[in-house]
This record gives sequence, C-alpha cells and structure tokens, in this order.
Amino acid sequence: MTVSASAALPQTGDRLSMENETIKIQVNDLKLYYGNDQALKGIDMVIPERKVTAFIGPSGCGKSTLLRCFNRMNDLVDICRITGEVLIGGKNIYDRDVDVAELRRNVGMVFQKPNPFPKTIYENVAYGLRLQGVRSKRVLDEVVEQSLRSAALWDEVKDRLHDNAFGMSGGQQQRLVIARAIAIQPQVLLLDEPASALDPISTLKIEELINDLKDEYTIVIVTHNMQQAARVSDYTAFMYMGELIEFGDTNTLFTNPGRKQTEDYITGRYG
Ligand SMILES: Nc1ncnc2c1ncn2[C@@H]1O[C@H](COP(=O)(O)OP(=O)(O)OP(=O)(O)O)[C@@H](O)[C@H]1O
Repeated sequence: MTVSASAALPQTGDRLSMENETIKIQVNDLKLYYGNDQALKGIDMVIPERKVTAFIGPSGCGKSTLLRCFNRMNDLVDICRITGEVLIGGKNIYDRDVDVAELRRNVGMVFQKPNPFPKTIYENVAYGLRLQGVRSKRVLDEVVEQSLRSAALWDEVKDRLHDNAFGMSGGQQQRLVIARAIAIQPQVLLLDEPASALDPISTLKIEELINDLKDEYTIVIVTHNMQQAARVSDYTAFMYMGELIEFGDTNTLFTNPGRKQTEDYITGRYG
C-alpha cells in the first residue's frame, strides 16, 4: 500500500521527509506490557518499504520487543499484553482473523545467534519450501541456488551443499539463516543484532548483504552498534525507556539530532 507518510507521523515526523517512500509498516499507539511492566509506551511510527530501518538505544529500551511485535513473536510470551495496531501492507496484524503462521512467512526473522537446523546446507534453505509442499527437485535446486547467491554464500558452499550446516563458520551460518529466510520470499526481514556474535570480517559481509537485499526487502535491524546503524540504514529510530524519542533519516539523525536524548546517546554520554 502507498500511504502519505506525513499523515502517519504524529510523534516524531516534524523532521522526517519521506514523501517519496512507500510505507510498509505503520505502528499506531503500540503499548506492550510484560506483566505489570510496560516495555513499549505508545509507539507511533512508520517503516518505509525496501529501505533499511535501524532501531538503536540503550540496553533494555525496547528495541527487540518492538521488532518482535512485527511478526507477533511476543505472542509466545505468556505474560505479554499488547494494545494498539501494527499495520503491514495496510492490514492490522493483531486482528483476530490473521493467520500467524502466514504472517511469519511474510515477515522473516534472523536472530543474534545463528540458528541453522541440524541438516545439510541444502536442506536448511529448502526447508520452508518443503513445508509449503514443494516437491520438484528442479524448483528446489533453483531456489536453493538463488537464495544462496542472494545471501552472498553460493561460491563458498556450492561444492558442499550436502554437508551439515554446523560445519560452517559462524558468519557463514548467519548468511545461511538469511538465505533460509529469503528462500520463501518474505516481504519484510527483521534482523535482531544479526552481526553481534560475529567477527569483524563476517560482520562486514552481513552489512554488505543487508545493503544488497534492501532492493527487494523491507529490512528492520536492531543494533547496539551505532557505526553499524550509520553504515547500513536509511532511517534510524532512537528509543529510550520504551519510547520512540526520534525517528529520522540516518544521516540527519547522526549528524544533526533533533532531541537532546538522541544527541547524548550518539555522543556516548549514556547507553
Ligand atoms: N520475555 C520477557 N519477559 C519479561 N520482560 C521482558 C521480556 N523481554 C524483555 N523484557 C523486558 O522488556 C524491556 C525491554 O527489553 P528489550 O529486550 O526489548 O530491550 P532492548 O532494547 O532490545 O535491549 P537489549 O539491547 O539489551 O537487547 C526490558 O526491561 C526487559 O527486561
């Protein structure tokens, strides 16, 4: 769906110019409680399509919690209660009629620690398609190759597709997990600190990969690493204690923040 971005920015839109963007995710007054503790305090924001949006902020401010709202991963937490809306493609994913399995196919997620399945490299990538009932070897071969190429991994693994994925390095495993996620062609990719467990060279590869993937996917990344946010993202959201303090294009937010709390954080005064 295409939405006028300016109409959807009640909280922090004054410094945000998104006229040319298509809105993929729109968050309206989202509140989330873990038991009696409120982790998200009425978030309003929009996430543009086919761009990279980074969530930054000090530990415990709610970045991962907000990210997990976008594919209803918080449903798995018994004590979690949510009010407000998250519209993806115009549909509130918290409506009763939403098929959560279908939602999670559409909104893929990659975690901090690579989590390949105890299967071969090939079967990791083919997994989602097999679940969908795809049996054709030709189709599976094609998708596996294409996904591994998109994840910048094909050349490294093409001669050992039938080896166990656990034999790969951590950085390769993380790119494999990304290949597995994109094999079923989600619209949105959620990355929760995808490089924080990796060495600098693997981190660079993941960052390059994010850059390549944004032409096709809407990407939201949580990162503790401000340099990484500055390098990979088009837009950045700064959160603090469950609130969205500032949301803007990454360059502006890092060079000319509009709020004092943002400035204090990016200049290392707290966090
Ligand atoms: N499953 C849970 N049960 C109870 N409280 C939780 C749960 N997950 C997160 N919280 C609490 O919600 C708040 C936000 O946590 P969250 O993990 O979203 O923050 P974060 O900004 O991603 O932190 P970090 O950068 O350290 O990962 C914290 O106070 C945290 O303790």
